[in-house]
Amino acid sequence: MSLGVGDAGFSYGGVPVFADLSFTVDPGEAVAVVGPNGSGKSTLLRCLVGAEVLDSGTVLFDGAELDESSAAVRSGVASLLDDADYFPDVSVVEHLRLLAWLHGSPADVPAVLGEVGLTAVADQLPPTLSSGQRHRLGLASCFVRPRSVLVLDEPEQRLDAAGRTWLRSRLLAEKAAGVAVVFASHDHELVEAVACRTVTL
Ligand SMILES: Nc1ncnc2c1ncn2[C@@H]1O[C@H](COP(=O)(O)OP(=O)(O)OP(=O)(O)O)[C@@H](O)[C@H]1O
Repeated sequence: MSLGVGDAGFSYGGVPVFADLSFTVDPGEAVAVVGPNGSGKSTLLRCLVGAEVLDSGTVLFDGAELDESSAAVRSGVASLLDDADYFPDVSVVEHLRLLAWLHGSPADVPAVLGEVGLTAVADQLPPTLSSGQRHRLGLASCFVRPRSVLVLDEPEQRLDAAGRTWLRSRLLAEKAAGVAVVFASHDHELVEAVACRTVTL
């Protein structure tokens, strides 16, 4: 599946954030959204998943206007935006099992826990995690569910050096598996290593 925008414009209270923006990310591609703080990267990603509505233009999912409530979008689009939240009384491993179950995914939850380095805290509750561990839980949440499109807002944030190395290889693997990846980032090395193209705001 592909995801993109055509002639997209968005403003907050009449103040333009972006205008006349068009791009598409196809299966097996990665597009990085880059730009300084406040340039509109998170806003654009929120529009891409239907969490915000464009003022003008269209979000296109597989060539048709995005309907974020459709089964195809709910099962196809995995995202980690800047508003990730977790049930406070559900453990790390239970979160991931729940997500996999909701999506009918055969994901190997212990393997994903190991990959993101959360095995030792699998039975802890989200409020007891460090900020980096909580971010890793958000990333793991994307990887235990089916996806043809992955939308990530600054996936590198709060990751240590080893975590950033892992993230780079994981995003390359997602591309190789045919997933269309859109990510906002301030990490030039990650962008350079993973992105086929950049959209600069
Ligand atoms: N709810 C809101 N109401 C009004 N203005 C907003 C709102 N959310 C964001 N903005 C403004 O929109 C602009 C874009 O914000 P956005 O968070 O998309 O930027 P960003 O590129 O993701 O920034 P950063 O690199 O700091 O994460 C900023 O000027 C911000 O102040």
